[in-house]
Amino acid sequence: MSEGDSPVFTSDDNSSLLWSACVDRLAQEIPEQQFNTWIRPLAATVAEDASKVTLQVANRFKMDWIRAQYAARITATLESLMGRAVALELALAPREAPVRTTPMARTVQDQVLSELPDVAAPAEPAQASGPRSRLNPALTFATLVEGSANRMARAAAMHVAGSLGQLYNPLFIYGGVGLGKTHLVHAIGNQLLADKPQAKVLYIHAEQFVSDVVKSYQRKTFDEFKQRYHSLDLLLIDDVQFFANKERTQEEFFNAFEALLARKSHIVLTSDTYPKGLADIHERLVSRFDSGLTVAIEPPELEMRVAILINKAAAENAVMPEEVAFFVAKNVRSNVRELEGALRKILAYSRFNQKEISIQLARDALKDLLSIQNRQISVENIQKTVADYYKIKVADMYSKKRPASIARPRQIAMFLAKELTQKSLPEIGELFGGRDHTTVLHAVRKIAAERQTVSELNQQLHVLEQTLKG
Ligand SMILES: Nc1ncnc2c1ncn2[C@@H]1O[C@H](COP(=O)(O)OP(=O)(O)OP(=O)(O)O)[C@@H](O)[C@H]1O
Repeated sequence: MSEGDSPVFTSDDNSSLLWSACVDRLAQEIPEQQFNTWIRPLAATVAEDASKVTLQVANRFKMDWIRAQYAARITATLESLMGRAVALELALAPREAPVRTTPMARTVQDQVLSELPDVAAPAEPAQASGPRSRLNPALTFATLVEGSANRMARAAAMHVAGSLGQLYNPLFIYGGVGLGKTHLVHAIGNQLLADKPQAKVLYIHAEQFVSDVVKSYQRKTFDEFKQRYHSLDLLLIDDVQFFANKERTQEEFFNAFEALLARKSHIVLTSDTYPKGLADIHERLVSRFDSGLTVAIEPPELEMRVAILINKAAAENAVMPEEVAFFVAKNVRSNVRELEGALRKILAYSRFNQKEISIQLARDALKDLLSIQNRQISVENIQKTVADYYKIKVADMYSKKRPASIARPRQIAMFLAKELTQKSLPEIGELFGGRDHTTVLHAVRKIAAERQTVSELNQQLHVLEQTLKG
């Protein structure tokens, strides 16, 4: 436990909250990609007195990796939350049972392809993993709240589900983390299978595709691999930025891509950035990605965040009064996953304390989160973050250099300084190498106007804002 930390939980607290608080804290400390890959999928069982936390891990490879890379940090976080020792145990998760709840789930279960074990997992007979749905039946168009942030992406997705292999092929959906990309691609698959139960659909995360390529390479089973991927009607592939620097994977994906388009199958891809913004991916693949329709999902606007909170609370059989939803939505702005996290905390807090949901209760439940939000953002921090992002020197923020590669990030930093700090235009000008306040005003107006029309800029600003707000 680090010095100065005071325990956040007592053993009387609802022990399941402990893991969710631990995950929230790790999300702030561990780089996003690593967090999403290794920490987010973990399921935890917490002993009643919170003296032990058992994490369920999908396979032995992941278990070894988590033990080596993250176990110490997870333990330290748990102990700092509890203010006393917490034992951490890693256990292999039981294989998931087939989903057999609704007719819809059965259809999906029967149609989608099976998941293969991870590349570094101990060799198991292929059939040992058994058929397993790769589509989550809960992620449908019906449960996806519509707003101006996702209207175009949603309309394109519905079109694809309704007329496969025709327009918008491939459909490339990009946006920041937790904005609903995965939800949307599952919705396409679920809709297609509801309409055409015979369709061959596969949802796969790009990392799993990488594993599949490596495994077929090791086992020399490329024919099976091709058979599996090249015969689909719809391939939904999530987070293709994970293909960066994976030469062999990119080649195999390119082959699959060509084969699928040739047979008029549909491909839907998601990524955290637009195709040309992808790093370390071959140009020929990038140009394929961009050859259909590319649509962005933006961060949800206030009214959409309110609607999401009210809908999700209702799905949990809870009533969230509108004024509370507005309070939460005003304070949790970055993405839907964070909104869900906030809602979970409020619901748990309300159930645990047996109190109705009110603004005061939300304030108490979100104490940690709100204090982080109120953290001061400095102009220096903005300059450093923007310089890192655009790979220029921090010194160029104050320099007189004018090439566009430097002047533009500088203008972006000025815009963010105005947006995220209380500083006046002259004060900002001073902090940018003694520039006149009219220069700052020009930059602020220019970036604000462009943001409305250039979605790539908007996307970059969103990433920067998220990074700065923590
Ligand atoms: N418009 C929406 N309506 C309802 N729920 C939503 C909406 N957008 C996102 N969500 C929910 O928010 C959570 C995060 O969404 P999702 O996993 O699809 O994000 P993502 O963009 O794929 O994120 P990442 O890039 O981190 O994978 C999910 O539980 C999803 O169901």
